[in-house]
Parts: sequence; C-alpha cells; structure tokens
Amino acid sequence: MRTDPTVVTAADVAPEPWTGRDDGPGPEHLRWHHAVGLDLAGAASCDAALVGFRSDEGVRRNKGRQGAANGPRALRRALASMALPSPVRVLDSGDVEVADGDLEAGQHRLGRVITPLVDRGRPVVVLGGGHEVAYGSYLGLAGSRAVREGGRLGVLNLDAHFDLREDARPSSGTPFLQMARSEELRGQRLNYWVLGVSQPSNTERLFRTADELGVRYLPDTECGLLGLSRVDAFLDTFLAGCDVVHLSIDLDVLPAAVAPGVSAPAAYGVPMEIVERVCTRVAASGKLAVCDIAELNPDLDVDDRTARAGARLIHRIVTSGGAPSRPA
Ligand SMILES: N=CN[C@@H](CCC(=O)O)C(=O)O
Ligand SMILES: [Mn+2]
Ligand SMILES: [Mn+2]
Repeated sequence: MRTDPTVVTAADVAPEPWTGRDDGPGPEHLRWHHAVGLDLAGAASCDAALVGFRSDEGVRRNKGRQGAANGPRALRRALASMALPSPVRVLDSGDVEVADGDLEAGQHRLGRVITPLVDRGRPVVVLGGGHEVAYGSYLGLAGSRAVREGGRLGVLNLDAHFDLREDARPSSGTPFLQMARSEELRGQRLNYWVLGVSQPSNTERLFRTADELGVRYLPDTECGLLGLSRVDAFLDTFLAGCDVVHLSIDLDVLPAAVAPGVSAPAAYGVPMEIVERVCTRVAASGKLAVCDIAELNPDLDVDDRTARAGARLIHRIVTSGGAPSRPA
C-alpha cells in the first residue's frame, strides 16, 4: 500500500509559531525560525520534519530524574535563533503528549505521526522526551514504506547506556530490547549498534544481553579524539550494512560539562567533536530516516547548555543532508 506523501497525521498538540532574533531580510540573515513552517499540507516539500514527544513516564518508571517532558520546548527555543548557512525548509508537526502515564499509547501515537513523515523520504527529527521516545520512533519506522519494502534497518544509539533492560514495563531503559523483540516477531534480528557505552553505567547483565543480541558497541573510552579512526571504521561498517538508519541520540552520551541537563550525566562522555562528526556523517549518507534527541531535562540544565548541544546536533543533521555551503 502506498501512502500519499501529502497526507500526514496531526500530533496531539498543534505547533506554535517560531520566533527569534531577526537581523533583517534575505538569505544572509537566515535563522531557523525563518525556515520553520507549521502547515502540514506543505510536508511534501520540506527538507526535514520535527515532531516532539512530551514524555516523562519512561524516566519515572526507570527511577530517573523527571523533567524530560519539557525537552521539545527547550530544543525548539535553542534552535530558533541559530543561523542557517543556506535556505532549508523544515516542518514542525507539533507534539505527541504522554497523558495519564499511558506511555504505550503515546509511543503508538508517535509512530502513527512518524510513518507518513518518513514516507516523504526526508529525515524526521524527534524531540524527546525520555529515551522511551526511541521505541515510538521505531514503530513509525517499522511502518514506513522503506522498511516494509525490505530496506535493511540499522539502529545507531549514541548513549552511555545500552537501554536493554528486561523490565516488566516499558521505560526509558528498555526501548532497544523492545525493538529487538519486535524485530524477532517479524523474523529479523535487530541490527543495533551503540557508540559511547560507559562500563560503570551498565551492569554485566546488560553487557550479556547485548552480547546475546549480537549488539555492536564502542565504549566511551575508545571514542575520544585519539580514537577517531576507530569511530570512523565503526561508522563505516554500520552504514555499509543498512539502507535505512534510525539514529538515536541520548544526550547523556556527552560529558556532563556539555550536557548537565539529563537524568544521568556522564562522568566521562564522548566529546562533542566526535558526536557531531558521527551525526554529520550519518546525515550525509542519505540513509537517515529518523533521529531522536532524547533525555533533555530543562529543569536540570545549566545556561541551556544541554538544549544548545542538542539543538546544534539537530542543526548539523538538517544542514548535512546535502552539500553544506560552509565548512562543518
Ligand atoms: N535512558 C536511560 N537509561 C539508563 C539510566 C541509568 C540511570 O538512571 O542511572 C539505564 O536505564 O541504564
Ligand atoms: Mn543514557
Ligand atoms: Mn538512553
């Protein structure tokens, strides 16, 4: 069944107009707030789409520090005044909101919003929300034409954690195990790669689960600038083995000084230079279908550092789909 790329599904909460600093007219003054449209009817012609996932429920169930439901608003605010090197058109589709603790229903609604956006053939950026956002994104991707028609799905998680917990209820600690189980149901093995895994932040049980599932990972200690060739080789192999990429960015992959506004800040972390390079290369591959920005908790942020770091990664991803007109 083919979906009409001009027909998209409305989110729970309509998007609000974007505002920000304005230095004058013309492309030389272009900023994000100029480039964002809210009209779903214009979805087909956009270079990228945004959708927010206002959810704290996964972090609450995972015994973390709550506040991620306000992440989408903080990310939009941090993006609004960023300068654009060349014109892009971005659709803001609004937010899916997890209400009354019903995370599972929210993840399915998110999936239904994402599928037609993915079918436009341009990246969808999902603004979390706790990392439970990733399973909703997966549901959207699994329903997309590219995956249903046999495209090989690859999931790359930039994270200090595996998020492969075997808990009774879905949470921010379980999304990739949920994906693995869903893939098993359609006779597939989840092609799951993690960059930035912190040994002290994952029990031996989680490492064992990762090994049993055939997960490929690079520890944070191998993701510094001295490990650049290892990171590049890891990414090359990942990209060569898939056609459709789900990039999931848990901001706690970054050092705590760069990303203090997360439930579990990283004592070590992967440098911003590396994380940004990985994002840029994935976007430039032309295979990126969905990218989550997860775990931003504005209540815990310092000078909007984490929101700005997340926004910068989104900026790089959206402006790296084609040839950038300024050096990255
Ligand atoms: N999404 C976060 N997942 C981590 C949280 C760890 C923590 O709160 O310390 C996990 O479950 O391992
Ligand atoms: Mn994490
Ligand atoms: Mn995570």
